[in-house]
Amino acid sequence: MDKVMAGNSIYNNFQQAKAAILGIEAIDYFFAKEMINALTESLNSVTVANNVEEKSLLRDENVYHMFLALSVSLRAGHSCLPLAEIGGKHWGKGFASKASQELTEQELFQQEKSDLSDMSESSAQTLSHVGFVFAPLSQLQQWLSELNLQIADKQLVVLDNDNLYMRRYFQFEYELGRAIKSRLNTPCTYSNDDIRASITSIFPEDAVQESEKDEVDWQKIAVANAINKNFSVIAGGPGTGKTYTVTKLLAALVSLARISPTKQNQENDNENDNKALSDINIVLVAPTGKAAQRLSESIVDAISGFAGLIDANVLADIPTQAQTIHRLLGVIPNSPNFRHDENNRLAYDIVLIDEVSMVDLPLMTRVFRALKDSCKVILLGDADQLPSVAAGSVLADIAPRPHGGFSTVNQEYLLDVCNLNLAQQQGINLNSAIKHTPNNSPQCDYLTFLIKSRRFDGKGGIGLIANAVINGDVNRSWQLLNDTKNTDTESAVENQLVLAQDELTHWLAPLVKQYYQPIAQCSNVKDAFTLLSQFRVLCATRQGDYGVEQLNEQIKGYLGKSTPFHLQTQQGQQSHNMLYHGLPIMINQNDYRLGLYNGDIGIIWHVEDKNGNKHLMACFEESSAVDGIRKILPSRLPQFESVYAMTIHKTQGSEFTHVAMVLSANDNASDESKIPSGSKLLSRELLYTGITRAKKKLTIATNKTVWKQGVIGQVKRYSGLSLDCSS
Ligand SMILES: Nc1ncnc2c1ncn2[C@@H]1O[C@H](COP(=O)(O)OP(=O)(O)OP(=O)(O)O)[C@@H](O)[C@H]1O
Repeated sequence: MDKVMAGNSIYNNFQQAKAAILGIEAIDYFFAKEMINALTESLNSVTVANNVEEKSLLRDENVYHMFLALSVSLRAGHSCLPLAEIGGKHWGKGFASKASQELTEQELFQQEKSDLSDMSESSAQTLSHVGFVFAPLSQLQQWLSELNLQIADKQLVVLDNDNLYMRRYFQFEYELGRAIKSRLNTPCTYSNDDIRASITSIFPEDAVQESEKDEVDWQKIAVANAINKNFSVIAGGPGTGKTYTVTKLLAALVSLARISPTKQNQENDNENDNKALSDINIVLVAPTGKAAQRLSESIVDAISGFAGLIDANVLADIPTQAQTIHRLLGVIPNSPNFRHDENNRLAYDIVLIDEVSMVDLPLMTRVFRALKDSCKVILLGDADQLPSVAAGSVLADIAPRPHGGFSTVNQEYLLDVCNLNLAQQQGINLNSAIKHTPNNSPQCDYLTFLIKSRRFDGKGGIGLIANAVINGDVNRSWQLLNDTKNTDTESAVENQLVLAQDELTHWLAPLVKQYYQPIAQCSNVKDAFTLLSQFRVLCATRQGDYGVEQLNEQIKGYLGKSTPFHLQTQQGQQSHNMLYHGLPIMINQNDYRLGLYNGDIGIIWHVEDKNGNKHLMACFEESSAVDGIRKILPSRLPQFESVYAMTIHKTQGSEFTHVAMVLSANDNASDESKIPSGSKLLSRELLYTGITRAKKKLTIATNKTVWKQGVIGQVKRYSGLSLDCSS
């Protein structure tokens, strides 16, 4: 049996394994090897049918490759590996082309599942990865069930519902699911009458526009749906009013918190007034500093818009400053743990988390760990956007599209408190209104989708193309892009959407002149930040002709700031000798000591010292700093780079007045090859995320081949997290 140590007998070393299986990294090889070594005793003790040695070898090879695939899938962002995805399949085969060497883990995992027929089409290329053919699903299930996965009192991997997990990720999912479900089982303390009164006052009938009188007001439903639950999700695309709605929700919760204690306290203390009794503790958070800043601004806007409609004392109790999740939890440098956890819980009564699509599974679990059981959690986000960089797809898992419908009890409650009984008699049924297509999605009482964009009127190009892309409609989206070419010059200026197919210099250089050139001429750095937020070039990749590094250099060339070749550093990393007044930078590495985080944006600016001497400083917007600007010596900065262009991944949580998304240049099929990693990097979620970063204007540089590949591609994350309310 000793010679059937799969890690040793199948591949003698990592290089051998790497040559056989496409896309594995050393970490996968060593994980699988360690697992097999740890399981040796269990493998030896299981008698394979007829005790035939070849069968035992086959089993061990399969078990070994399952661990290899599990590690690869985790790196690709999946929280587990469904056995159905590998059972009977040829995994890890492929070509040793340059492109495949550059693929990300996620693409590799997709590629593993691609059709074998691809091979014959590309027979001209060398097939160097033979891959591994897994035994059928039922055989894999049997082998795993026979193995004792518990080693030295520790369950290293877990098999649950035919999903194979690393123990930690199983625990994250299990713990998060349990924390959410226990909140959903907490009964509501407010009466329907009080809730109805509160909703009626913040959604006055006479404020409804004539054109909207026949529509279901999903914002009102969202508020009602979240008030009576300790966990709720309000999901929707850009500008559908998530922040507007949640501000009304917070106002309703503040006013209800005033009513309830007043009733109790009135018996004991008639002197109490409402104002003194509303000590409800609310906190607003978002995954990044930029997203937190945007949330703060949107809440301030919403609150000022509600003056006159909602009691000023109630509005005054809604916080306006959001912070990052990391700050809320209290970062411990060089540790994945936080100061606030199950042993040191936060005192908040309500936590609002925005941009939840960016929050990964471990972080979301840690947030729930740090909250008291009674804390109400409200999640906001757009489930169609790219999932989090690290493992998990929390928002997409708990906000499946299309909506699976409300339970009868919840529907009755909503119709009651929203005063929709009359509507119901007239045949309005919320479930039929949300279920646009028959589906198998689980029932979701805690979830409300906002569907009507308040930013895009449905006629403008950005909203339309975002919809077409996320629905995978290649023809419609390409048509929308092409229509922009036929508009006359005057309307083209007004047009939200522009297809750029000329050489970059023709259309990008004027945009650089319009938006980036004036930055350095601003009289102060605050104005420079305002200007910088007007425009951004977005790329799908870092490397390649249309990658961030290349475009940043190209834009510097347009600005007359070309980097001398000898100063160019690897991976776009900025050399301090290349800094100049007005250069926008992005931090690439967390520095907890300085309080600077990956993705923070700054501007290099001449700052005058006491003696009137000017020094280049890195300036960052920070509301608590003097004049709202924090200044740091560039030599103290962690890794950073220029940010005229940035990846779509990094723009999540940010918006710009005008976005230029560069996927390829002219309408030339050979251009496709210039996108590093071929088409696999593109997905409809990536395009949708890029498109929806634009508030007013969107320029897309692409050709039909590249565009089609993007719209067809889809990000799929495996996970076992599901909150079916009907079960
Ligand atoms: N019911 C409404 N009536 C009038 N204006 C509204 C309504 N709902 C939202 N708005 C306005 O639409 C704009 C977008 O709303 P909001 O910022 O809340 O959307 P969002 O979904 O949070 O957007 P984002 O994509 O920025 O996350 C805001 O100016 C807001 O005031």
